[in-house]
Amino acid sequence: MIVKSYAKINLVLYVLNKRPDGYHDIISIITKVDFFDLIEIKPSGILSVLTNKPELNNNSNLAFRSAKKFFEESRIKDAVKIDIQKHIPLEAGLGGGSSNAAYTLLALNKMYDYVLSFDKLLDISLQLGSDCPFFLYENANLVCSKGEQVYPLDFLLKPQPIIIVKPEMGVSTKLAYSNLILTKRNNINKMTLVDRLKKGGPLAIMHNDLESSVFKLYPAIEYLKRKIYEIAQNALLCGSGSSVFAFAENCERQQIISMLDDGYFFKTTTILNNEGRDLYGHYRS
Ligand SMILES: C[C@](O)(CO)[C@H](O)COP(=O)(O)OP(=O)(O)OC[C@H]1O[C@@H](n2ccc(N)nc2=O)[C@H](O)[C@@H]1O
Ligand SMILES: Nc1ncnc2c1ncn2[C@@H]1O[C@H](COP(=O)(O)OP(=O)(O)OP(=O)(O)O)[C@@H](O)[C@H]1O
Repeated sequence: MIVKSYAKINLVLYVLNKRPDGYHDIISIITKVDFFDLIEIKPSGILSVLTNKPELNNNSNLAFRSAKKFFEESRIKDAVKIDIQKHIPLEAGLGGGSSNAAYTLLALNKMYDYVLSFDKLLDISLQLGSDCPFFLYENANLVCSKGEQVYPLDFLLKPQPIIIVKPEMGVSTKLAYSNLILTKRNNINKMTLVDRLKKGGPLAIMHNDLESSVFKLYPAIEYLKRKIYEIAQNALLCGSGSSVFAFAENCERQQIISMLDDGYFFKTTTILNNEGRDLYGHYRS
């Protein structure tokens, strides 16, 4: 089975408080974008993972760990070989690792006739990463708590054009959260936020509390955001960074690309709103 493992962007990310377990409660609206890794899963005598990035070819790969948990929880005595063509850059805030873990779970559960319930998939996914549960849902969702409460939006976002720019450095999510100085955020009304998005589109809600932390650690990322903003009149850090995205029409995207030198990765894409029910239909019917 071959599946597309999409990247995400956080259109808005509020960090509320630090929890007793060391994580942070967040309120975020996250959408998938039409930019993906390709995962191929084939029957095999032994569980293994192979990617085009040598540093990911080991048992800590999130797709490997996801498959291992799937076979443990389902008690199926079988194994698969997982081939991943990585396109989503690492430590970019695009959720590539969490996405690979979640899509591996969805694909295996389909291959093995839905042996695990959706709630069990959610349980497993949260053990692999806070962004992982989000990827078990289609398109755009409101995400709360540390990432495990996911509420699908009751409308589709327009497939607006986006540019994503990643500087050479990556950002560790742990460092981004630990360097954050929390401001009191007790006035975020989730329904108002969703309503603002519905009425005004993404530009009406774009905000990321992790920017202050990440920009202090890496002033070059703040500089990048400012340069993109000058052209597109909007720009936001993706999750915990290091990439920055902006909604931009073709001529603005061309201007942004010509401004960048060789050290940058860029991807022009769109909001994803037509993922299809292939992997999800079984749970939603
Ligand atoms: C920044 C976001 O991408 C926004 O969607 C997520 O909140 C991060 O999700 P993630 O990369 O899946 O994060 P995890 O792998 O679960 O956690 C990495 C580290 O980030 C910190 N972390 C993560 C999520 C969260 N809600 N609070 C945290 O404080 C913790 O120190 C944790 O050890
Ligand atoms: N299949 C995988 N794909 C990408 N990274 C993986 C994978 N498995 C393990 N990892 C490890 O997880 C780390 C962080 O993952 P990733 O690059 O997806 O972070 P990110 O883009 O900052 O994600 P997030 O937005 O969820 O914080 C990587 O640097 C890598 O060491």
